[in-house]
Amino acid sequence: MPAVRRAADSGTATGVPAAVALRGVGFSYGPERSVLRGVDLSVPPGRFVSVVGPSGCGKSSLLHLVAGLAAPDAGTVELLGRPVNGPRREVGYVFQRDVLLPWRTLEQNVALGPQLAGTGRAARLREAREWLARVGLAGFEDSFPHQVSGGMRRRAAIAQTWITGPEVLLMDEPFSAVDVQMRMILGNELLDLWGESGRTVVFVTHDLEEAVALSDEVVVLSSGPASTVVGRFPVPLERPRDLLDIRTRPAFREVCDRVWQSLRDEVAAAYGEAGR
Ligand SMILES: Nc1ncnc2c1ncn2[C@@H]1O[C@H](COP(=O)(O)OP(=O)(O)OP(=O)(O)O)[C@@H](O)[C@H]1O
Repeated sequence: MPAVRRAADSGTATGVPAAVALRGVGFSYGPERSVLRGVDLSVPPGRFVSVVGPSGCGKSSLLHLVAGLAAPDAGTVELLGRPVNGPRREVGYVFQRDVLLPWRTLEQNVALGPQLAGTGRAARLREAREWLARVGLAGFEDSFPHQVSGGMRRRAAIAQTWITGPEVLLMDEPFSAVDVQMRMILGNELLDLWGESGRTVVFVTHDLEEAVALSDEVVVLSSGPASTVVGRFPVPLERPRDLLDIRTRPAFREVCDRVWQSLRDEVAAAYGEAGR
């Protein structure tokens, strides 16, 4: 386990503010559509936390609140000890769908963040090449997004976000569009990046096993409307982890079973709601 991670884990015990803190958060899309209600969630710095819950329960909305892309109707959202009033540069967001610009090469796409931050051309292209190499895309610098596979586009999207050095990474089903083997490979790569970085990750996924395999803690949201946190499950599996092996481990299955006990009721409720 890298030293940086032990330091990060002891963060809250030494009075360092949580990376992400939601207290009594409510959020709705107008008076008819309450999405979240009474959500309390605290993520210590350096943790990898996943959020699962039935489809439409408000997982993306929760990330939007943390990213400052939406404002709560009730309660408070804090990032690194300061209230969120809008988008902040300490936050990186990896979306479910490709947001690579089709007319820019992978190198130019990855260099976009530094370009917007005012980094000179030579420095930002050098940085982008370094990041492409870190995510296994050396040799594809001059390729356009449509010329590479879905898994490679995901890697480029991750490099595009990490290059800006965000303290907190918000990832909204980043691997949902790739096949299950590629998900595990990308997951391993993500864990390597995270393990070196000491950053905080909040990861949304539909896939309970992916959540357990990656995370320090899995948070379960109830079915909507007015979803709230109904379970928090620490994942006591040592790191570093290999996602290709971890699924056969009894301890992994135990945590998955416990999370599923909680999630199953919410999924059933969500289907019941949809069926009425
Ligand atoms: N712009 C919007 N206007 C109105 N309602 C919305 C809007 N965006 C989302 N919703 C609704 O808010 C609720 C929560 O949506 P959200 O995308 O946060 O859920 P989710 O858990 O991420 O969904 P999924 O698992 O399907 O990705 C859903 O009922 C959705 O239909």
